[in-house]
Amino acid sequence: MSAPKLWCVVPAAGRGTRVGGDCPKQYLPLAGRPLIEHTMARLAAHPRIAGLLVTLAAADRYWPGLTTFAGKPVLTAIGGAERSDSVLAGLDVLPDAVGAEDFVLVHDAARPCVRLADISKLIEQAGAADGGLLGAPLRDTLKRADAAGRSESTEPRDRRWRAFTPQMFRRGQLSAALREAARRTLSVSDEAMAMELAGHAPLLVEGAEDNIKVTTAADFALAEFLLSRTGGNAHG
Ligand SMILES: Nc1ccn([C@@H]2O[C@H](COP(=O)(O)OP(=O)(O)OP(=O)(O)O)[C@@H](O)[C@H]2O)c(=O)n1
Ligand SMILES: C[C@](O)(CO)[C@H](O)COP(=O)(O)O
Repeated sequence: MSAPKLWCVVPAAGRGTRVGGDCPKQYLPLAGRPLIEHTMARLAAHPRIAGLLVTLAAADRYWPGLTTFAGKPVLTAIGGAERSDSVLAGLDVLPDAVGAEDFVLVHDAARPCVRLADISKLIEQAGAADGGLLGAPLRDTLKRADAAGRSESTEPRDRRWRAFTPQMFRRGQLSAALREAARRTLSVSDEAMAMELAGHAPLLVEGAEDNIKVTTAADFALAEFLLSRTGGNAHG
């Protein structure tokens, strides 16, 4: 029996304010095509991903009637004010075939360089551990800045990780955790934080540090280099 496939929620309803300009960053050109299409192409290329649920801002008319991408089914939902709202909106409209106990992936539209091998590693390891996320241990010294931009202290680095995406959890548990965080008006910056608040212990799965989140204008050049380096072969 073939391994179960997973749907991936792709939060893409942000405004990209840290990049600047009028066009949300996910639609800005990167290596000749909109950033989001690189991300979706990576996800669609993974054999364990069944389909993509893309959450878009109500104002975005980027893909009217989008139903497939690179051979994979695509559904869309309208995102919310915060990333967590957008993720929850996507979870709510996944196909009924995705049961509460089924794992789902969540991957930022703004992370176009994710490696397929890392997605496979996450699915294998986090699937055996009741959920988890890609990340990497902090490898630089961490400073706390004062209001004047001076280093006032050095933070402990041991057991500190940077969180990436995809993150992978069971649909029902993740929806419940996100709803509870919203009910408590707790701002959660990733799915794992909501799960931690709900008492779960997401597995940290080390992934490549080139899985960058395009956040500022300078990140586009780095992302373009990384995409060219792998020559579009995301399997490395
Ligand atoms: N209300 C929101 C906010 C963010 N996102 C998505 O979550 C991912 C990571 O968020 P971030 O990098 O912060 O994107 P923006 O919120 O657009 O960036 P900024 O904070 O600079 O406005 C992005 O793919 C973004 O489109 C979303 O779906 N809904
Ligand atoms: C989910 C995330 O990419 C993990 O690092 C990050 O928390 C998104 O944060 P942002 O402020 O919404 O970019």
